[in-house]
Amino acid sequence: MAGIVVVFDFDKTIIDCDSDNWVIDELGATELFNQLLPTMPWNSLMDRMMKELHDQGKTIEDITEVLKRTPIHPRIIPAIKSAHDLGCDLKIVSDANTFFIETFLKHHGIWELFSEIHTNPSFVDDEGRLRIFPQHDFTNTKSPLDCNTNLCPPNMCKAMVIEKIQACNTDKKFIYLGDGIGDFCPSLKLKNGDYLMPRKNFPVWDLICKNQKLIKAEIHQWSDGQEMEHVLIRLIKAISTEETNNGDSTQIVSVKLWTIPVTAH
Ligand SMILES: Cc1ncc(C[n+]2csc(CCOP(=O)(O)O)c2C)c(N)n1
Ligand SMILES: [Mg+2]
Repeated sequence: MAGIVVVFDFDKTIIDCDSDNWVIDELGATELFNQLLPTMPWNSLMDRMMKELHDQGKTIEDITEVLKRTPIHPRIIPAIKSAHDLGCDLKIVSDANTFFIETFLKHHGIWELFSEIHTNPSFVDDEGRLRIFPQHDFTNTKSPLDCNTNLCPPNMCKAMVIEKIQACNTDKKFIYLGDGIGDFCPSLKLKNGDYLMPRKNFPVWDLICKNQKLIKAEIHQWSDGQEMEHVLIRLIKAISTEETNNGDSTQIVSVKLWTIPVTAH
């Protein structure tokens, strides 16, 4: 059993879009969303949009159908299944919400492969309306989460989530995959011996390129699902081989993959 925890971001990492925008756009509510965006926090707006859609007669089944056809690269699900088959403990840390993520994962038959999903809570109420809440509610206290970088949204600092996962998995190596600005803060928490897989040319990649000295983990970029699968599986196999060989007291040359260039282009 590999002592590896693989942490996936969801939007633009597992799926190939932002799930909030996908649902809003597909249900024809983009204009109202854009109108309200300057006036309220993101999670409150998503909750409000679910009310508007419910009032318009859009059902939870309509939302489910949209989520089932969320764009995803065809190699992502095989990559997740292989990582699980190789014995990794899979987790998701995302600023989407439980309903969107679970509906998507269950539709693709991969929900049970994840041991934990950390995201904004959501549920379907008695009237069939989807309610969405912030993981950290700052609306009453007016105090967003304390975050070292100030790059995280006020409702979620993924570094805090990663620290909790690390505390429960002290003897494991981590592989973290992400694309967004909110994935930079948790990247700083990864340790020597961990691996960071930023999506090339996405915001977290730019931040990592500019701040490589702050990153202790080994960095391996990826561009699309095919490359993600390739890099992830090679990394898992390399770590597992190293573990096995160390157990036999055999010295092996560590398998190094390509790293990202020092400067972003
Ligand atoms: C101030 C502010 N602006 C925007 C957002 C929303 N937001 C930003 S990135 C993203 C996708 C993250 O999903 P994942 O973590 O799975 O990539 C979402 C939903 C927010 N919460 N606060
Ligand atoms: Mg993302």
